[in-house]
Amino acid sequence: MEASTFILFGATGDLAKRKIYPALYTLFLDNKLPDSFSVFGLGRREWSDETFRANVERSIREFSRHEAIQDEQLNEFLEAFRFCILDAGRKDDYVKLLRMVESREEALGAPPNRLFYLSVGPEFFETIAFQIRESGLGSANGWKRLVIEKPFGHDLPSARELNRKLSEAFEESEIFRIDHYLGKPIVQRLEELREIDSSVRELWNRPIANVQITASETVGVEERAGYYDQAGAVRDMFQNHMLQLLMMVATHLPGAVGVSSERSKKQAMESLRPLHKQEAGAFVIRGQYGEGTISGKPVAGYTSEPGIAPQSANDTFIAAKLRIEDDFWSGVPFYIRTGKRMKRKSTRIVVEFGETDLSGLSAAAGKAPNLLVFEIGPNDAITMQHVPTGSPQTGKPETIPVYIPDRGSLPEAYESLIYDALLGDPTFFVRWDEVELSWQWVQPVLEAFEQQLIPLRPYAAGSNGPDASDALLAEEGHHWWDNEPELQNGSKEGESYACHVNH
Ligand SMILES: NC(=O)C1=CN([C@@H]2O[C@H](COP(=O)(O)OP(=O)(O)OC[C@H]3O[C@@H](n4cnc5c(N)ncnc54)[C@H](OP(=O)(O)O)[C@@H]3O)[C@@H](O)[C@H]2O)C=CC1
Ligand SMILES: O=C1O[C@H](COP(=O)(O)O)[C@@H](O)[C@H](O)[C@H]1O
Repeated sequence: MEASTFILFGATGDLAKRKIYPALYTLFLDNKLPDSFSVFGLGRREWSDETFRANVERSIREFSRHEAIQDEQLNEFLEAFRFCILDAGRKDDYVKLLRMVESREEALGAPPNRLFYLSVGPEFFETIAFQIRESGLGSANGWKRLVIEKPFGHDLPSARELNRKLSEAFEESEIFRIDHYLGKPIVQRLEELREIDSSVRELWNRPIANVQITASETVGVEERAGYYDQAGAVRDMFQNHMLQLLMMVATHLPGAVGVSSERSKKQAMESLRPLHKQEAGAFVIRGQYGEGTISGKPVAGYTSEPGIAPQSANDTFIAAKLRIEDDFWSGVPFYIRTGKRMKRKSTRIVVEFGETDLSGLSAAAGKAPNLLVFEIGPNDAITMQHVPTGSPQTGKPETIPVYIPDRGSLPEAYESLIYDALLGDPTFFVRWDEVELSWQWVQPVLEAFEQQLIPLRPYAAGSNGPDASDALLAEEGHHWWDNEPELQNGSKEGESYACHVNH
């Protein structure tokens, strides 16, 4: 890997502490950082290099997935870290930073390859990109990359404006938009589905009845009232993570559109049937949690959370029915739902297969349909649920492991994504056209929310969301598949007899 400098805006913040430093540490242990590598942490706090290193060390001891941290290795890792006090709006601070970076590159004899990571609030994105260009930080004779966190805009016009501003300082090929769901191991595995054994493939060689994408969380708004009460579930999860999952499954399920190209997710988005705000109420359910019980403990309703106004009409839950109008997916509803304070933490995609299977039996006649289940978190697995031919019509489905990874060895999303950004591999980052198409689909929904064309439905904390979300599926004779698969056949973690993909 080429020598490079990692320039981290927001180095004193929460994301850096919980995700970025632990990820860098794992990459260091795995020899996945360049031999010549420096990190410049930036923020307004008057930290010295020593204070910065002490904070990075604390973060690794607290958040790293490695249990035994060896002092010697950690100290070697920390040598790469330096701090530069910088206020995003102060031009002089960038000039000072440039001098520090150049002097370090010179000392190491390293080329000026610079990765700028914006782990700061979105209000700083434009200013920082502008100052990187103006100061000369971004015009050295090496590569430059911009890694940018969500949220990318607040709606379609603001996302377009942000993109226009960023593109004054960086080419599209230099911008790496993070969606951490694309770094999750099972999502990355979707790309390799076509290599799965034909014995399993044949179980899904039949009509697809529907696709369900769920990201349910047990946590509430936590300490993020200021951000979340403006964003809601629609901006926080739906516009980005959920639509990215839709694009991934629509693109990578064997037989589906675009399997030949790893960068064709936008085809799926382009083929999404657009919604008009007047009809949005028939396709979108919006909810807000009230008080309830989670894991046996009483929890407050959303409007009683710290920092949330008692009259807030913000959404903490959204469910939607979408259709992709192309040759493969036509007629197959995609159901998406995400919410806070739900019954359990689970991110999963379920592909439900249609009425007639290869044996000619019909799900409608009482036989459980085959399901292809992607457990994206907290447990990672791909399984096929299937009632074997010859079992009684009401027989219990067996669960066939398609891919059951050794969970202890799975990389964290940020490890994979930071590694890819250092390599310059854009595969699992979000392209501008995908962002724009996602906002385009969501924009009428935002307007329908604002104009109260879609009712805000209460749901009890600890439930599966408003009843209307079940009704959305029931209209077409479907229901949410909520249970995790029980593995049979004595299969264990790390085993997958139906998948010949190298781990
Ligand atoms: N935390 C998380 O789990 C996630 C966060 N994100 C995104 O990541 C980004 C960072 O989030 P998070 O770490 O939680 O935020 P924090 O509020 O914890 O940190 C914000 C950082 O920005 C810096 N900062 C604030 N104002 C300025 C300024 N004027 N000039 C320079 N630096 C400034 C702060 O440093 P200082 O105070 O020293 O100036 C601090 O390091 C946001 O865009 C967020 O949406 C995305 C997904 C998850
Ligand atoms: O981006 C976000 O994601 C988290 C959920 O992420 P997960 O990896 O735990 O599934 C969510 O809690 C947060 O509100 C949102 O900003």
